[in-house]
Amino acid sequence: MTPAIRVKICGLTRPEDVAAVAEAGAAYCGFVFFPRSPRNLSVAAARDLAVEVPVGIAKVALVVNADDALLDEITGTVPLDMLQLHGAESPERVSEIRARYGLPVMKAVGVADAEDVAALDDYATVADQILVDAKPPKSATLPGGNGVSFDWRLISNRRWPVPWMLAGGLTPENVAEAIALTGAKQVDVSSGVEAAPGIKDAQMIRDFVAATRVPMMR
Ligand SMILES: O=C(O)c1ccccc1NCC(=O)[C@H](O)[C@H](O)COP(=O)(O)O
Repeated sequence: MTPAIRVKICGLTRPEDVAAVAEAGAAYCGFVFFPRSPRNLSVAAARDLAVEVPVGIAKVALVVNADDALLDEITGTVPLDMLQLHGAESPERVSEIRARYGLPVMKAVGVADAEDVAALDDYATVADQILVDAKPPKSATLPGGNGVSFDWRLISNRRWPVPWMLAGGLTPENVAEAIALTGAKQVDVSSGVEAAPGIKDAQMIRDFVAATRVPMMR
């Protein structure tokens, strides 16, 4: 049997979001540490949510160009399974963070054209996973979580030596097509399962995960 697509629901802010993620059968949940974001959590709030996450769902902390002081505080307080680096962290910084914290690191890279796809190679040798996301629009105030997609054909035949996850503008309506076009085995969503910025919708989370389970011809 083909293994189920592994789904990450990012930007949880409330205990009911954790419950919805668990009930829907997602594999990862993400907590955002970025003050400008409507999904931003304090370290204490993230800890309170993280301890509610059932065993078997990986807890991911999303940070943007975080320094060691912030990472020390997050990793020292919140039980975590992975760090997601969503800023302009260099490959050297990715290696440094991996070594310092002993947690798997997923590096997000924004894609808008073929040149961006090539840049992924630099991270696929140093990160444990790569997150292939849409590049934020010029007008965006956030480096991710903008609900915009990129042209999935750019990566339709691409494979990397580490596991990778597709992100950017995925929704319950388009995720099956995105999987069929790219061959992704893992997908990540935030805005596409929200009733309003920072407010997840349990039915949309269920619909999203269910849509990844429907086989589609490539
Ligand atoms: O969600 C945020 O607010 C955020 C802030 C700063 C950096 C990244 C952020 N989000 C990234 C994600 O939630 C996902 O990993 C991914 O980019 C999907 O986002 P979306 O297009 O909203 O589904």
